[in-house]
Amino acid sequence: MEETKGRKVPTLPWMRSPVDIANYEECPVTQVPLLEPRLKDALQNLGIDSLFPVQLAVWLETVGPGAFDRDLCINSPTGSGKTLAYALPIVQTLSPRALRCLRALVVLPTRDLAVQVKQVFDSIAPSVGLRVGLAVGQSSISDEISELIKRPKFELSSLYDTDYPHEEYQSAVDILVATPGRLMDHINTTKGFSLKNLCYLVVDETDRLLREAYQSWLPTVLKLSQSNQQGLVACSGSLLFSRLGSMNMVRRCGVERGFKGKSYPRLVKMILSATLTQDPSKLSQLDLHHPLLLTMGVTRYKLPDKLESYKLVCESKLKPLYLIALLKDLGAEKSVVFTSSVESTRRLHTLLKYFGELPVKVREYSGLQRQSIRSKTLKGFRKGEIQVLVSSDAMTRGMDIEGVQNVINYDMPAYVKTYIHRVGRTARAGQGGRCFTLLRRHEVKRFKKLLEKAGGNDSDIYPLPADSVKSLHPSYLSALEKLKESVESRRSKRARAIFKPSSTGKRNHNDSTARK
Ligand SMILES: Nc1ncnc2c1ncn2[C@@H]1O[C@H](COP(=O)(O)OP(=O)(O)OP(=O)(O)O)[C@@H](O)[C@H]1O
Repeated sequence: MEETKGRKVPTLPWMRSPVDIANYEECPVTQVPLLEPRLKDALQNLGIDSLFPVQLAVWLETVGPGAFDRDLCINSPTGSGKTLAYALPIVQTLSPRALRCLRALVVLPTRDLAVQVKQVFDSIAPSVGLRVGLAVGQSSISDEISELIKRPKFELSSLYDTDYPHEEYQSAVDILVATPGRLMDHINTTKGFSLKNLCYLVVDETDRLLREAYQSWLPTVLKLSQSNQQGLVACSGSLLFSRLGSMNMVRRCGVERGFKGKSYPRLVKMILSATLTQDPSKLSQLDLHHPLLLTMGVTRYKLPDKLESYKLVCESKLKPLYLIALLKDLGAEKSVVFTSSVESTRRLHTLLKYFGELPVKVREYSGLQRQSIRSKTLKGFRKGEIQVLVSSDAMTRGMDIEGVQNVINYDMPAYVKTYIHRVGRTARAGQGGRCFTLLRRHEVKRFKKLLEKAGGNDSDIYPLPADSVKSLHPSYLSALEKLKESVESRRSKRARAIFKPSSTGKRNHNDSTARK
């Protein structure tokens, strides 16, 4: 990153001349150029009357002549509608299919996010006869396989004959939404699972996915999809071209930039985030083709327009009291409270549980819990049966929960990106929302700088009702006492479990290691 007159300029030249999403306005669905009538109806049935600016900007780069000639890198605020921005053109482009095969892959970092994105595809893809699959490990691998792969007719013989041709297996889906771990499981072990016909790869929450290698999922996907594309070029005019349909035929006649020495058609990539990385070494892993950046405004990051930001400044030991006073003040509004770690999430949740005077249902949501518990909590929160979630950063990325009015940073986030993703759980889709950050005095200056980096203004002090903190003291002390007892009882239970002899009369394994 170079610095000119205080403004940071991206190192990569193509990032310096982006398409500015701020120049686009919402566009009524009825006026979206070249939109398939069946998709128009599907959108209207969902209550979507207009496309958001990012959706229109992406649409115009992905339909018509010259469409999808370049890989797209989309940096647009939280809640601005990025999911539909990629789902809509992919579904439309794949709609004129002759044969079912896996042609689009969407990768997301967590299971809950993948489930959410699958729902968006499911709301439009069936209207044009496309099927969407999910590979996240939500069900057993065999259940997942039966959803993703159509077995050959003579299944019995295929089971015993190791030479049975893989081509006999067919994909049961056109689009797959996956997390990297389960995707690799299918690549490595599922008979008939193939990326050889892949046309579109979406890497959502790109910066998070590129940070973690997950068994080299990205190079593997690129290799498996590209190796075949050489073959497809060799037999051009055949399978793929007929499958892609009229729109891609138009594209073939369009501007075919930079294809010298490269296979064509190629795997088209779309990468997205509200905090898209500008790091050349990270982006180089994606092997982007003539990339085009779409970004909102001139600053690197942008907070949602209708987000109001407040701070509450207090001593460290008074933070729980300030939080409780704030939650009482917010009443039954849906809120997410973020802490700095899974351990403090658990502690804070237990303390709130013992406090007992809150008029709302509070639940923990963190990486320490089993997935089934997390999913149940999320369901309850979506339905409004739970009003407050105490969460670790497992919730920060992408989760779209209707009606979240407040985000509370119980601990100030260490990084600007964390702040952006946390506060982005509210003020989504053009709605309003509030963010509160609890600060210790020495954090005030740092927080101001963090807000500047995030593209926001300094925040006002939130005025809690007079005496609201003081009046909580007695109940707080009793809750603290209960918390202490609960921690001690958990500790002694753990100790008993370690020293308990097993049914064979021997001490258990933990015991022997503990004594070493
Ligand atoms: N055109 C539209 N009209 C009305 N609502 C929409 C439209 N497009 C998307 N939405 C709604 O906006 C919300 C945010 O969309 P989405 O989750 O795609 O945002 P995002 O940009 O991916 O956010 P994040 O960066 O936090 O992942 C969703 O609830 C979605 O249903």
